Amino acid sequence: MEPRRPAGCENRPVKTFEELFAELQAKAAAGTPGSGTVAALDKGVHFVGKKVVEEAAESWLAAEHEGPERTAEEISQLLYQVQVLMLATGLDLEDVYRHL
Ligand SMILES: N=c1c2ncn([C@@H]3O[C@H](COP(=O)(O)OP(=O)(O)OP(=O)(O)O)[C@@H](O)[C@H]3O)c2ncn1[C@@H]1O[C@H](COP(=O)(O)O)[C@@H](O)[C@H]1O
Repeated sequence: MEPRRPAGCENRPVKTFEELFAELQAKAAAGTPGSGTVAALDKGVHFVGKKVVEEAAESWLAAEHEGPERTAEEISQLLYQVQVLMLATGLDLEDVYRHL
């Protein structure tokens, strides 16, 4: 099934979880200049872990107070930070999926 495009993103291709992870893996491997992901990975697990907690808290607050669209936006940032944490720890998608 094609992912539904969120309001305001109708003209932009939707990126799936797997596509985002492949993009981040490639940027990490290449050390792509200007990549926020590469910069975050250079700062290490402690820095990335705090970003995960920050985005989790922002997702919770958005869910309670800011409505579904803002919640979706914060959750997208949480999923991104979780993927960066996976890369910082040397995990790939299969390592996580086998626990689901
Ligand atoms: N989905 C995301 C994504 N979500 C959040 N972020 C970054 O995560 C950080 C935290 O977001 P916040 O809104 O909390 O930012 P902030 O608190 O205002 O600013 P900071 O001081 O925390 O940087 C920001 O620097 C965002 O840019 C993301 N950065 C990248 N992506 C995706 O990752 C891909 C690769 O990105 P690069 O590695 O930067 O090329 C991009 O194409 C995007 O699809």
